Amino acid sequence: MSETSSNEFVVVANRLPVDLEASPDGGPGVWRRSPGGLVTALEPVLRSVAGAWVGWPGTPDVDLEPFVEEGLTLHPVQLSEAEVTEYYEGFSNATLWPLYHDAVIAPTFDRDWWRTYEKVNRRFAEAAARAAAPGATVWVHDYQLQLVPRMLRDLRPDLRIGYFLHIPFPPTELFLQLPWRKEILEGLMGADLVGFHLPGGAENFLYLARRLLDLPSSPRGTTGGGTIDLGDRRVRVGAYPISIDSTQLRDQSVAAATKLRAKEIRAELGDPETILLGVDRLDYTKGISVRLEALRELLVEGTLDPEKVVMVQLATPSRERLSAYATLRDDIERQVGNINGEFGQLGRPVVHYLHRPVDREELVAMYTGADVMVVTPFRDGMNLVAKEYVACHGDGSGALVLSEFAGAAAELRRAHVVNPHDLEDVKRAVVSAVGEERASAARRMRSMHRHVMTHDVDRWANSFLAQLTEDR
Ligand SMILES: Nc1nc2c(ncn2[C@@H]2O[C@H](COP(=O)(O)OP(=O)(O)O)[C@@H](O)[C@H]2O)c(=O)[nH]1
Ligand SMILES: O=P(O)(O)OC[C@H]1O[C@H](O[C@H]2O[C@H](CO)[C@@H](O)[C@H](O)[C@H]2O)[C@H](O)[C@@H](O)[C@@H]1O
Repeated sequence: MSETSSNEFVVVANRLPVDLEASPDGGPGVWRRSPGGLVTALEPVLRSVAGAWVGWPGTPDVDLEPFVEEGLTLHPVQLSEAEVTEYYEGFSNATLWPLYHDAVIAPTFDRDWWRTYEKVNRRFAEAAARAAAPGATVWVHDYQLQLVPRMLRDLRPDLRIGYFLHIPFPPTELFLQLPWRKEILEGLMGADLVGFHLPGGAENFLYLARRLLDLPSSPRGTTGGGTIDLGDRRVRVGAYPISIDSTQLRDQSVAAATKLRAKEIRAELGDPETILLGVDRLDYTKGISVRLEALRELLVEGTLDPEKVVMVQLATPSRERLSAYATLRDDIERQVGNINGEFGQLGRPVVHYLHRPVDREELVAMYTGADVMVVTPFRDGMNLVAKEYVACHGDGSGALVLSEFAGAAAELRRAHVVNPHDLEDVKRAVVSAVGEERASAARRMRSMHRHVMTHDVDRWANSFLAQLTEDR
């Protein structure tokens, strides 16, 4: 064990909470916050226990020693350019990501990518083994690192190992397509506790352990969880829906500066009666095209008036070197252009589209000021954006249109729930969210707000970690 192995609690995730953005002139890069909901959720949890975080700094070929950033010890794992292509863009995001999201686009099965995935998972396991103190708790995250629990247990049987999947665990028929299905299951089986957002994911996993690995499992309670008996030890399986730092967002949403900025944004948009808002990574799972098409048809039919409605769509750049993402960007930008060409006026587009991240204060002002949040993924593990919007509307204002295929729909039942594959249903929900009578809309929003305030990210982490560290 090296001198760095003094951490009682270690998180292992593909990304560190900050990304090193390479400088074009070869100078020292700039650290920026990493994209995505995993970092949003985990960062406050880990900072509160001053743990260590093992992950990739987001740029190929940088070799960095562990360093401390605002009280958190970061352990960078180096990836070469070829490993970024084959492990991150390839196996993680062109095989597992589409397969686990209902195969919305066809997954690619490539043996070289798989070999690189194994090699990189081993490197993460070795880094975690170096970082963890004797008997420490190590929490491994997400689909990029499904082999790490087993590899880490082989290196460090003294550790307590948890694993959480942030994306949906697929229906068993889809998982069975994976040529390396047994290896993945065996990798996950190295954990003491395997967590999913929803009971359905836990049930699918328990079923596959029986069917593919012939392991006896027993279901427990009604939440899809259970245990798998490995002979010398047990693996627990359960559902733990992730959440947000609800209090922080609620407080920020009612701050005078946020309210003022929300008003300014409305004025900058030309004081429309209704602001629709979409906030997503630019990802084909998120259903951005569906909501734009719903808006276009409602404008064509005259159900919505382009003088009274605007839509703001933030689309954070994501995985840009993958062709599916580049094609998606072209398609979305063409749709935005068509709507504005047909219905916008000089200086007054109907759709305001940004393809870059905005800072957190601006995002919260947008949430606070938007009348209708439109969240229409074809499949999404949770979707924190939906919860963030609700946290910002404790006064009962606003409305949420939410896909039934986002994990968040299991909790935010009083949203205007839609099937994103059914365009008429999306249009119906947008119209009813825009036109709903105020008192009824406020009852919906307040009920969802109460839920988000009591089911926050601390509750998620505490319930997972309590189960993980409970005596076996
Ligand atoms: N600061 C900032 N955060 C963003 C922006 N776009 C998305 N996010 C955050 O990224 C996270 C997205 O999480 P989620 O909805 O679960 O989807 P994911 O991207 O698939 O992880 C949320 O916490 C958002 O607030 C942006 O432009 N600026
Ligand atoms: O790291 P990237 O490839 O840039 O992608 C960003 C993150 O996207 C995914 O987020 C998921 O986690 C959220 C929190 O649990 C959840 O709400 C959302 O539904 C998921 O899509 C991915 O799982 C992360 O690993 C990525 O870092």
